[in-house]
Amino acid sequence: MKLGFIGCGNMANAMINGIVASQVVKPDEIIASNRSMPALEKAQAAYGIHVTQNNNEAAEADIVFLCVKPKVYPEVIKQIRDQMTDDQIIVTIAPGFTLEALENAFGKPVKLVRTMPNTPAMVSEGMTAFTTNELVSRAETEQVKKLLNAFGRCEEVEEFMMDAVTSVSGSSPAYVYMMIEAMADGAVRDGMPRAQAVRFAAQAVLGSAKMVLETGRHPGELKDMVCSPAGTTIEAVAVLEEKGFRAAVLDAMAACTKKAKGK
Ligand SMILES: NC(=O)C1=CN([C@@H]2O[C@H](COP(=O)(O)OP(=O)(O)OC[C@H]3O[C@@H](n4cnc5c(N)ncnc54)[C@H](OP(=O)(O)O)[C@@H]3O)[C@@H](O)[C@H]2O)C=CC1
Ligand SMILES: O=C(O)[C@@H]1CCC=N1
Repeated sequence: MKLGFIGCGNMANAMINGIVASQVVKPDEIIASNRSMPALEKAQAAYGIHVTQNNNEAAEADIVFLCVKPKVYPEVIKQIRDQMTDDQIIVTIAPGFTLEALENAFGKPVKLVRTMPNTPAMVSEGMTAFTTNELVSRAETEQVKKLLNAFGRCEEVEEFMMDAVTSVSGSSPAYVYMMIEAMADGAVRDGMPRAQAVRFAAQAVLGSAKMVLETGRHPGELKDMVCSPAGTTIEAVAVLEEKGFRAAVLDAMAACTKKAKGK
């Protein structure tokens, strides 16, 4: 099985890294194309994959990942659509491009897997949602799932959920990094050296996320476990409530989903 990546930036690197490390596909079977050469030289040195500046070469693969920015999608699709055959699978990772819009852009029946990954894929802790059009068989879906699982977890969702996914896992690493940065600022204010503060904040977030995933307990219940009566935590929780922490997160996510829909 040959894989092609068109656009060799952050997300393509994250995915290639996971796929190569988990040995789902050999580096020799992967080709990446990019507009400029430095990104390709770096990827070739890091993973031992084939590289090219010609997108049409990468588009010859059995499974072709479109890893360019959303505004470049129309140009790249136009460039490769004539050569695409109905036994290849095209995987998209950009927000807002519905299966219907993609089918129209290709102008002929093609197998499509619409996904929304996230950057923690770089450390094999990605969360990817995917949905397919009706031309993709169950066996092919399983094949793609294996690839998506190589850089974290993946789940199939109905297409209407893809904009919510953009907000809850595609973009959310940015909000979490803001939280970590703010927590580190707080510790620095209390006298902790910056690097140590970042380490403590990040490990607390990692551990908390692991608790949610591994215990299966409701986040509210886990929060209650930390709040001792008349203790320190409930003081912090009260301030977060007063400052509208939850409402701010909900509003931020609504803005993100709205933007994803409008792309
Ligand atoms: N970053 C994120 O957190 C997430 C991103 N996404 C989606 O992933 C996609 C890629 O994002 P990301 O990896 O962050 O972006 P990057 O900017 O890191 O990567 C895009 C790459 O595409 C290359 N490129 C630009 N134009 C062309 C072209 N015409 N032909 C071939 N290559 C081209 C760029 O090359 P050059 O350097 O030469 O310009 C660049 O290396 C986007 O659609 C984004 O919405 C999805 C989920 C999460
Ligand atoms: O900000 C963006 O548009 C992309 C999509 C999800 C994460 N980054």
